[in-house]
Amino acid sequence: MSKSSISFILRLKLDKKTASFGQIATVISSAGGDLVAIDVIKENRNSTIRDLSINIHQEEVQNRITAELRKLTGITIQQTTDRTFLAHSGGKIHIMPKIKIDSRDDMSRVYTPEVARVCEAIDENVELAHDYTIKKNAVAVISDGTAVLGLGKIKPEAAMPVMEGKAMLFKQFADIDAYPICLDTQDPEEIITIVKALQPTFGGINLEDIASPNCFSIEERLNKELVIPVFHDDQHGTAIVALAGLLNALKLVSKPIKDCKIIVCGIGAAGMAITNMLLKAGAKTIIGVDVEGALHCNQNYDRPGWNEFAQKTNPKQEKGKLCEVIKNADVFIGVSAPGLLTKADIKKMAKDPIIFALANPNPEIKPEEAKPYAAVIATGRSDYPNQVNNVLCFPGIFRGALDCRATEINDEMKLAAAKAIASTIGEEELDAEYIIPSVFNKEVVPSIRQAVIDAAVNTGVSQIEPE
Ligand SMILES: NC(=O)C1=CN([C@@H]2O[C@H](COP(=O)(O)OP(=O)(O)OC[C@H]3O[C@@H](n4cnc5c(N)ncnc54)[C@H](O)[C@@H]3O)[C@@H](O)[C@H]2O)C=CC1
Ligand SMILES: CC(=O)C(=O)O
Ligand SMILES: [Mg+2]
Repeated sequence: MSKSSISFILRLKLDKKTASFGQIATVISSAGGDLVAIDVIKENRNSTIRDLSINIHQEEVQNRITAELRKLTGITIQQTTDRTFLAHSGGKIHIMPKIKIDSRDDMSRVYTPEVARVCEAIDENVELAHDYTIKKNAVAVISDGTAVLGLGKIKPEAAMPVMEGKAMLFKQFADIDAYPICLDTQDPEEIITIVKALQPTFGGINLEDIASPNCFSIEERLNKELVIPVFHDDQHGTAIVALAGLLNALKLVSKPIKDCKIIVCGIGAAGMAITNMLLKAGAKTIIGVDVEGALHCNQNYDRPGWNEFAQKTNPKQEKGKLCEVIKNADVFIGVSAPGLLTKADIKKMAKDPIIFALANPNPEIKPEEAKPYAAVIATGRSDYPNQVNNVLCFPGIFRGALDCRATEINDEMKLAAAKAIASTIGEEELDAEYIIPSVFNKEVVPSIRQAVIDAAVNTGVSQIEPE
């Protein structure tokens, strides 16, 4: 199994008489680094300047490499560049005009005075905004910075790299123009007011990394009050991909979903939506576990939605901590916090346990630890097999919703998206390390798009017939 890698560039000045490149390569590899590229930056008779691109698996390795290199003769470290920070330099996206402005004539067409005619036409019939503005292909990726990945609440400015990343993925995978917007407010009413005011510009709203329970009321209100689709990605995107992965994983272990005991750990935004989705897909025995243990009907909860959650789950009213209720479970789905599932817990599960440890960036259990005891393992990360991550869903689901100008993304569309993702892997291809297609599989977005459009048409929420 692969491990995540950090990549950095070392700029070295080498004295040609005394420095040995062989020694440098040995130092790098014995410290645990992979030398992946060498670029000559400058060369003269006495010295050479080279950029060495090095991949490492732990941050300490970088310090070890630089300390060891400093001991060698004839070598000066001129600069160290973290390639991840380099990739973020100046932000990750920008806006490009579609038409070049070369003359005053061009200018008067795209801007004043002629643009006024288009404004007037739209003013007379706002539907024309879909034809003559970016609205038709524009999605706002909106966060208040309260549940950013697994980092929790961070400053809205600090949430921007994630939202820019989502915007990149929208563009690359579904050619959607997505705009990262991080709000300097955590007040639900204020967020609702702001998002409602953004409606004229956008064809859809992707809410991202807004903590529970506020995410539920914000999404519910916006869904009622806006005529464009609103989708909280951490709830529904995650739930759709988790269901897709689970449908395929269950085929491998030959267990029907209705007979499985499923533990969902972390009853927040993702956990709540995953549970609802699994119930819709036919699951009968789901036990939700949060910090205090299993949720059950004999307790009254203050957290919004938890009493209703307890009523529709845990049919045998099991009580206790994760390590107790996990006994005989067929499936563990974690959307909670790092490292809270142990090998001992997995050993108590039923035969062929399925483990989805989806907390980001660090899962509930490391796949290499779970592997000897589990039939199927998935994480939310890009660097292990079986990436159950909402990136597999949001580009395709919005492509479908925008193309048929759906007024909402309803349960039927979500279920159709999950089945479309699952079905991109043929029965003969299914494997414990291949239950979910890669995000680079070019069939995924078109297949979700079509399934979503069909479901939107069938449920009467589409407004146009797409090409
Ligand atoms: N793989 C994927 O596509 C996605 C992964 N996630 C990850 O799932 C996690 C949760 O995300 P959200 O639902 O958005 O956050 P959230 O804050 O709404 O919910 C987290 C829940 O986990 C619970 N929790 C925390 N520590 C726990 C513990 N020790 N035992 C049991 N429950 C515990 C919290 O009380 C809360 O109810 C994060 O790590 C996030 O990165 C979220 C969305 C997508
Ligand atoms: C993947 C994602 O959206 C999250 O971890 O929050
Ligand atoms: Mg998220």
